[in-house]
Amino acid sequence: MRVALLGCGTVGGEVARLLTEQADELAARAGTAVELAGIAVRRPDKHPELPPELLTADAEKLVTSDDVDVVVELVGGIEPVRGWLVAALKAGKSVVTANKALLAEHSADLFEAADAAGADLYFEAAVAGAIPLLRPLRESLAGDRITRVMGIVNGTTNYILSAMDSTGAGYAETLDEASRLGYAEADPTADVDGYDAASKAAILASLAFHTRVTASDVHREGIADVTASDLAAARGLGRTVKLLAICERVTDDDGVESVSARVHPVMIPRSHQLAGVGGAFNAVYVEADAAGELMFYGQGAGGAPTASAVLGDLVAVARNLVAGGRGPRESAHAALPVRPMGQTPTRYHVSLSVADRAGVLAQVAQAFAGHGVSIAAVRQSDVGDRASLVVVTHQAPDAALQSTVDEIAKLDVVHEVVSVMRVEGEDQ
Ligand SMILES: NC(=O)c1ccc[n+]([C@@H]2O[C@H](COP(=O)([O-])OP(=O)(O)OC[C@H]3O[C@@H](n4cnc5c(N)ncnc54)[C@H](O)[C@@H]3O)[C@@H](O)[C@H]2O)c1
Ligand SMILES: N[C@@H](CCO)C(=O)O
Ligand code: NA
Repeated sequence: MRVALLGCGTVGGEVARLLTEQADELAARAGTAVELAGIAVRRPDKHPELPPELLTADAEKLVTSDDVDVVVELVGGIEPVRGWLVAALKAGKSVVTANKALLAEHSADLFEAADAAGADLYFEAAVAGAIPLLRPLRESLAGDRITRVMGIVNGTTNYILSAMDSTGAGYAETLDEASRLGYAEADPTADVDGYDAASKAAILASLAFHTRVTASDVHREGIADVTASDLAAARGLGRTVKLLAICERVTDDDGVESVSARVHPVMIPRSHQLAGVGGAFNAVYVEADAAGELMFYGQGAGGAPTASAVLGDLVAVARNLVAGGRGPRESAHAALPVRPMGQTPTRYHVSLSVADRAGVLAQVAQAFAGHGVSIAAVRQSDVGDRASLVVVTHQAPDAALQSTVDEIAKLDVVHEVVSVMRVEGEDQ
């Protein structure tokens, strides 16, 4: 099987190395030799470590070359990559990619081109790096009914939140430290503003619920507004804060099903499996009707871990080629509607600094009741002439919770809204 490698950076460099170093073993496992036919990079003169006869700056030409069976795309971004991969698939070449941004926007185009030509499309590395997650969703759990996929799918933000939790420091200084140590990229926008996690959520929701979900369907909030006070409030409740991707099957009162996909900071109990996931690790929790609860954990990024997932996909493509078959196609038959965030059931934690006098609690409680939001727990403690009031709600539509908080913030008796955050998991 002849491989065109597009991009030879952090991940592509490791793929090239492993393809060369493990050529014999890969051939034995795949049932055919897996050989590099060419490597497209932006600047061939910058890659003295690679065989010059394989290098080219012309990816567009390489992907449809007669000498190529499969294209491994590790460049990233949407264009020109989308065009190259559609052309490759139309020409019957299978594609292996780690490009979550592209898949979250254009997987329909790619799958349609793959189907038309009978080619394979694999992308295990696009979500949670080395962790086998997409193959379990596409294949192992194909006979089950998945109800929820929830997890930590961005290492950079998990590193920052874990550090804020352990040091008590604020967001800005922790981000600076993460950049200095190389845990955050020079431009951390895609990570800290939740774009990276939202792309991954779109891919996960599409596979889990057999529905086309794109990044624009995913409600997205990053971690830039998470404060030291939020972490302190969480600690006070035996909780911590994580940036979670949450993909759920929601059934409304009429029995109508929809899909909710969202990325935002969440307070979870310290006893929750996801709370113990520290540093740059990823972990994803899957719930299915028959299987029950499953947990996937490991390295979600890095050259070698991500290359492991890419090589696994390459072996799968090679085996399909040898057997004369194909891997799984797109499965979007359910075509469920995507539920807007405002109508998605969530729970809130609200921490307030209020005046300590008669009737204050009643006014706050009235605001919740007025929006149809039921309170699960209230805790009050005195701080000088003020009181700290912590309210945790039952589930309500997110829009109702948001309106409640807006109203409470305007009450004269409320001095400050200290922390507002969605919560998941059972109370202690
Ligand atoms: N780095 C990770 O840990 C990680 C993890 C999971 C997924 N990914 C995904 O893998 C992909 C690659 O990421 P990376 O970290 O290796 O990126 P990188 O920036 O290290 O490498 C990108 C490579 O693409 C090459 N390139 C850019 N434009 C090109 C062009 N026009 N023609 C040919 N080559 C071109 C660059 O020269 C470079 O070699 C991205 O889609 C990324 O989202 C990365
Ligand atoms: N920037 C991503 C890389 C893996 O997709 C992260 O921090 O997890
Ligand atoms: Na993966």
